Amino acid sequence: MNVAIIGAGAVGQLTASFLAESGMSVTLVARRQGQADELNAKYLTRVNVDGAKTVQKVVSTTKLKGLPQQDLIVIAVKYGQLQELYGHLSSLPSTVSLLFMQNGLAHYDEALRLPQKNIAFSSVSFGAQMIDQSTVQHRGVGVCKIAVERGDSGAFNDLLQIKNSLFPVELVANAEQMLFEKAVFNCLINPLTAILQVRNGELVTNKHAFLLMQTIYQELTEAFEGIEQAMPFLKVIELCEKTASNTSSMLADRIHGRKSEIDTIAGVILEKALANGHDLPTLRTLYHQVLAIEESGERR
Ligand SMILES: NC(=O)C1=CN([C@@H]2O[C@H](COP(=O)(O)OP(=O)(O)OC[C@H]3O[C@@H](n4cnc5c(N)ncnc54)[C@H](OP(=O)(O)O)[C@@H]3O)[C@@H](O)[C@H]2O)C=CC1
Ligand SMILES: CC(C)(CO)C(=O)C(=O)O
Repeated sequence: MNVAIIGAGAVGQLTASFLAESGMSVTLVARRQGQADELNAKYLTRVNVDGAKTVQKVVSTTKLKGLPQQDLIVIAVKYGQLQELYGHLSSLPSTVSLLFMQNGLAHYDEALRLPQKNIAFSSVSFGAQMIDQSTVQHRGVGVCKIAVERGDSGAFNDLLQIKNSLFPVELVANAEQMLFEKAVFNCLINPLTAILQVRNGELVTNKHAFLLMQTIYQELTEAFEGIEQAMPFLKVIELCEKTASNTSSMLADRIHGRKSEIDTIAGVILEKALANGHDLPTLRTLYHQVLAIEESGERR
């Protein structure tokens, strides 16, 4: 299977590495020529959770034009970077299958406006962090859930059949529910880690951070039915512990002075809660704090 992954960041590189390891022919689309050159020269190094290194051969390019020959295109850019890609994706043949790997919910309706026959969404609970332009560190094993929202799930079979305990893949039925549940986890972890500038594990070991996380969880359970059953608080603790050494994607954005995904994660959850008559004051405070940090342009 020929797969192109757009976005040679943390998630794009980690996914590319496991797909290449499973025998797929992987093209990694980077934005910068310097990064593509480095990936072509050195290939892609993955540092596993136990510290072992593996180097996978991938081809890298900055050109989106060659992509029609691909069977599958995985989109692994941040939510805010999707807008400039939609035009290009819509010009690809309708037979190319698309898999979106973003956290949050705002991309769900947007992606389904594309003309492709097979469109799937993924929600991942692994941790991934870039070490340099061609090296990614796996910072916590977690499931890569895939929900095929339109078309034939057979188009994603090669992915679904990957057998690697470091990269478990699972087919789930309802994409919107899957993205909602992941956004709830991200509301509990990402803003706090970004504001406090701590790794995920510290949300459990720091008693004040833990209290804040518990308070947000309480607010969420009051606003949405079924959270305690689908996402017991123990699972939140487990995700923090499994990805303990990870710099959450929102903290990584703060460190690099990039715009965060707060709107597609907390913004959408706050809107949904309000529609149910709940204001979520603690989460709302964190939401505005993340936006205030961004507006201050602390790294500019
Ligand atoms: N990191 C993590 O642990 C996890 C992340 N996620 C989610 O995965 C998604 C991706 O996050 P993550 O990998 O961390 O983000 P990164 O910022 O590490 O990676 C995004 C990459 O996309 C590249 N890019 C942006 N626009 C384009 C374009 N038009 N063409 C080619 N490349 C492009 C960026 O290039 P450049 O650097 O040049 O801007 C960057 O390398 C997010 O939605 C995040 O929330 C989910 C679970 C875990
Ligand atoms: C799984 C987790 C919490 C890993 O850090 C993540 O989704 C993120 O960082 O955005």
